[in-house]
Amino acid sequence: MGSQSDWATLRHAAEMLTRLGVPHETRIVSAHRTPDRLQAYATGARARGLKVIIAGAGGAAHLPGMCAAWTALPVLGVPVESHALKGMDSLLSIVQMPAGIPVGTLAIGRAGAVNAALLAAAILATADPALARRLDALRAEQTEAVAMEPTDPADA
Ligand SMILES: Nc1c(C(=O)O)ncn1[C@@H]1O[C@H](COP(=O)(O)O)[C@@H](O)[C@H]1O
Repeated sequence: MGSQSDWATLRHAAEMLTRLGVPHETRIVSAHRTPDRLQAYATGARARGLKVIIAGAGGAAHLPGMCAAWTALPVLGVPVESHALKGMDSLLSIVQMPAGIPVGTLAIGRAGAVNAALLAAAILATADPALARRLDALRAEQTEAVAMEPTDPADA
């Protein structure tokens, strides 16, 4: 993530990865504030055994794109909701990459963070049958949890 302030959003990705038993690390790396750290992180990622990178940032969110510029590993971009523009700035900064340098862009905020983790897990699951089974189980659990009939919150 680009800043400590993004953790409130990106922690939802980390929590989902933990729930699925996917080993991961969390780091603050900024294309703007720590450009050398970003270059070192992204160029060294494959050699350190990383397989997918989730990059979340807000505002002028260049982190995912610059990360993808430095590595051909899959990069999933999470637009963090900004105060000024509600995350539209983050989304548009991340999504419109030039052909040749892809970033898989997710939704703004918490849903995007959760789905980035699920998508990262789905990518890893193509070579990990046990993880694929855990993803299927999670889907079944989600389906089971959706009630057929709505309840009035006042009755709860
Ligand atoms: N967009 C980027 C990048 C980057 O793209 O490299 N680095 C930090 N930031 C963003 O600045 C916002 C405000 O950061 P602060 O809360 O630290 O001022 C954060 O959402 C962060 O992702």
